[in-house]
Amino acid sequence: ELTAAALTDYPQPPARTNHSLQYGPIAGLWEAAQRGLRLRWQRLDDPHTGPSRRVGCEHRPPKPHRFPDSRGAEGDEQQRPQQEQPPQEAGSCSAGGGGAGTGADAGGCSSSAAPAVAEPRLAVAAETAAPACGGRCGGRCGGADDGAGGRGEEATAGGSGGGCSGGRALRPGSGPAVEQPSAYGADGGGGDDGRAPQQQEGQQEQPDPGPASCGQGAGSWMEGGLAGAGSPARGSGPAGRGPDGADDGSGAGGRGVGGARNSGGGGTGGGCSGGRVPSFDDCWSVDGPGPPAEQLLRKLRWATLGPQFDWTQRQYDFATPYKRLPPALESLALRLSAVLDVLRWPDQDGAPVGDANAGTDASAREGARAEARAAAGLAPGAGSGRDGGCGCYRPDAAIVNFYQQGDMLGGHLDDVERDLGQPIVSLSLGCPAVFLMGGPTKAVAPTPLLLRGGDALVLAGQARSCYHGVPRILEVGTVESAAEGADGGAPLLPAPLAAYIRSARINISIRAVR
Ligand SMILES: O=C(O)CCC(=O)C(=O)O
Ligand SMILES: [Fe+2]
Repeated sequence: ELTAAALTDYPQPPARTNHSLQYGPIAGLWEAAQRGLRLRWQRLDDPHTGPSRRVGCEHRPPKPHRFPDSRGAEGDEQQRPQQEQPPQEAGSCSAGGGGAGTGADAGGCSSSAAPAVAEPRLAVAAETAAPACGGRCGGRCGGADDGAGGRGEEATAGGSGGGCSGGRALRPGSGPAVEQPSAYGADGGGGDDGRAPQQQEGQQEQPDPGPASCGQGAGSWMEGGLAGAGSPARGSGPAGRGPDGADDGSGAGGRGVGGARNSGGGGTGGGCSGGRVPSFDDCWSVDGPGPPAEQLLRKLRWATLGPQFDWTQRQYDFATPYKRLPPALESLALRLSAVLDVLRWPDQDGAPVGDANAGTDASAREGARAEARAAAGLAPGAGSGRDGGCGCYRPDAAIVNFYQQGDMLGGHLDDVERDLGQPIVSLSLGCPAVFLMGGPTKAVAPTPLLLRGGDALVLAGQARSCYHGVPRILEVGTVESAAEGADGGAPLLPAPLAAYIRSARINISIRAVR
């Protein structure tokens, strides 16, 4: 539910594999992939040439708005999974294409075909003015992104560092660019900070093709209601990604974080901007003009929950509205960090009361834990909600990484959060993975850990300043609990997602960024 929400409810940073950014909210991606459906819309802008030929509804400056519950934080940062991008089909502006918004008549979309008419109409945001398209866009027009240039999103690219060989890296590089030690990289190549996508050589990320004039801008959906209507359009940010440039971003036309989503969005309002999360049928059809869901699913690398990260400034964007981190994740992070904290809770003299790793005897360790819990005033097995002693831990953002076989996340530091003294609580779902825990520099040889579905890893204390990465996803039959249900019980996941996670891994890292 949470990962699906990341594709529908949250604003996303600009990056290659963030479908919400590229296409707007997408519901039911996994099911659509299984059913062989195609997206009903295409992008409005071209990631490389910029938001040219905006068609459909006229763009209106969005109204500044903040969600009452948002605490604004910054999004994720550098950590986005990077995916390779298969060339997209040459999209023809069929159907909706310009449709979006434009409808055929609305001009713009030369394309043809398209049954723009047949396109589903989305609910319209109430307050906005009537769209220029007269509502014919089916909710898909919306301001295109006007952000400044194209968007770096799919950049993949090779990243700066090149060097990566095989699989695809999950995220764009971000963190401080550092040489990539072979220990983290597949090939030891020189990727930047390890998050450079591992793309096949020569393979360039491909923008979603579709005629720029067709399709709808992500912004249209985003603005409408998802991320906050009318978020301040900042459209422009430069490049899509952070420092390491793995993305492509670079500068040039990329667009800032806010770009795609917001910018575009600007409130075109009316019948164009969504205003609500699209339904499954809004998103998919057997003959949609957009890319096949299966292709999108392959390209999915990351999504974010909570605030967004400005890859250009390399800082969290607190100005742009964003949806609050799901309370369930916030609560879980607090509890897990509390447990960790309890295990090291100091007694009145400041000495650790319990040490989970003390001794080799299981009963001794459990005794230490029990002692620690008692000292912290906790019920057996419970977390305290404490946060390491500072009383300030408040997780407010999360990055969701989607790993498929062959994907990897190079060695990197998560150093953009406001207070590195706050832990990152990382949840692993699906296939097992090799996780490398290194040191403060890449010169320190990392220690491999096996993370299985259901595992929680807390990066706290010194570990917060240590390099880490995921060089390998393992395809092992250890995902029964998710795919088939525990103890032979009913499946915990819908069939399409269960099928996906049999060979994939999802990681949700919860952070305190504000
Ligand atoms: O996938 C993982 O286990 C690690 C993810 C990570 O390091 C990150 O998102 O920063
Ligand atoms: Fe990380």
